[in-house]
Amino acid sequence: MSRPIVLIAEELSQATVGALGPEVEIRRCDGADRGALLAAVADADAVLIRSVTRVDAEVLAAGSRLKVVARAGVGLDNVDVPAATAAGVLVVNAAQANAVSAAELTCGLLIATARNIPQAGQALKSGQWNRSKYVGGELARKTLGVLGLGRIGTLVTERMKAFGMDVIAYDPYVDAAWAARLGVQMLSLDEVLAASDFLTVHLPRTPRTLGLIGAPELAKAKRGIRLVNVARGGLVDEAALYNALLDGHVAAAGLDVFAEEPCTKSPLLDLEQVVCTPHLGASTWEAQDRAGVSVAESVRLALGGARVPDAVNEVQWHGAGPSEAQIPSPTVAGAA
Ligand SMILES: NC(=O)c1ccc[n+]([C@@H]2O[C@H](COP(=O)([O-])OP(=O)(O)OC[C@H]3O[C@@H](n4cnc5c(N)ncnc54)[C@H](O)[C@@H]3O)[C@@H](O)[C@H]2O)c1
Ligand SMILES: O=C(O)CC[C@@H](O)C(=O)O
Repeated sequence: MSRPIVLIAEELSQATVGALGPEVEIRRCDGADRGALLAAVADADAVLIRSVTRVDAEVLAAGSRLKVVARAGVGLDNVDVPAATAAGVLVVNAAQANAVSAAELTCGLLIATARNIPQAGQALKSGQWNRSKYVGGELARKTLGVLGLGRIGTLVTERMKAFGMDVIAYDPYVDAAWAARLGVQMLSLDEVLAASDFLTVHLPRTPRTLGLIGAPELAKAKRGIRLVNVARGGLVDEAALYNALLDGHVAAAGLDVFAEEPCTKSPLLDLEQVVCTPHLGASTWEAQDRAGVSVAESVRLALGGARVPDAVNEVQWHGAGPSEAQIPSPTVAGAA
C-alpha cells in the first residue's frame, strides 16, 4: 500500500521529520511560491506550514486528498479555517510551542528600545564612542501595558515584573480575578494607552484586531511611549506609527512583525528609533523542535484516522469572525 504523502511547505526542524516517521512519504515545496504549492498539494494527504504559506480555499480545492493542515506555530491568520472545516480538512497548530521564545524576544525588544542597544552597538562598530547620544531610561517602576493577556502576554508580564515594572493589560476575554493574582490590573484600551510607558502587543490578527492601534489610539497614548509588536503586522497601523515616531509622540518601537512580509523596505526601517527583527519570535531551536514535533504527532494521528484532541476546527472561538480562529489561552474566561 502506498504511504500517505506529507508536504512540508516551509523550513521545519529535523526533529519534525523524525517525528513524522517512516510510515509517510515526505515531499517538499516552497510555500511562498504559489504555483509550486498548488501543484505539490494536489497529491498531498497533509501539508505542514509555518507563517508564510497561505492555505486558502484555492489551495484546499487543489488539495483534493488533503486531510490535515498543520501549522507549526500559533497564528492561524494564514489558514482559512472555515474553508478547511467546510472541506472536511482538519487544522492543527502548536499553540504552546513557541510562547517562551516569543516572550523572550519581546523582553529583548523592550530592553533594546529602553537602552538603544542595537543603535549604540552599530555606532560603536562604525567607530563612534558616543555615550551621551545613547542615554536611555530604566524599566523599573515604569508601567508596561499588555494588549492581549494570553499565553505570550502572560509570560512577558511575569518576566518584566522581575524588572520591577508595573503591568496593566487590555483583554476583554480575560478573567480579572485571575489577572489580579498575576498582579495585573485589567483596564480598557484607552486607559492602558493613557497610562503605559511601554506597550506590548500580543493579540491574534483577526478582523477585529487589524488596525486596532491607529492614529487616534496612538494620540491617546502617553507622549514618549515605547511600543513593541511581536504579534502580527497590521495590528499597529504602520503609517500612523511612523508619523507618531517622527513627531516624538512615540519615542521608540521594537518590531518583529510587519503588515507585509518579507519586509525589507519600509519608512519605519529608516528610523533610528526603530529596533527590528525579521519575524524571529519563534525562531529558536527549542521552539522549532517543539512546534514541529507537536504538529507532526497530530498529523500522524490524523492520517491514522485517530481523533486529534485539540484540533483547531473543534474549538469554539470567543470571537465572532471566522479568522478569530486562535486556540484560547487556558486563562481566558469563556474559552471552550
Ligand atoms: N512573532 C512571532 O514569531 C510570534 C510567535 C508566536 C505568536 N505570535 C503571535 O502572537 C499572537 C498571540 O499569541 P498567544 O500564544 O499569546 O495567543 P493567545 O491566544 O494565548 O493570546 C491572545 C490573547 O488575545 C486576546 N484577544 C483576542 N482577540 C482580542 C480582541 N479583539 N481584543 C482584545 N484581546 C483579544 C485573547 O483573549 C487572548 O488572551 C498569536 O496569535 C500570533 O499571531 C507571533
Ligand atoms: O513560523 C514562524 O516562525 C512564525 C510563527 C509565529 O508567528 C506564530 O504565530 O507561531
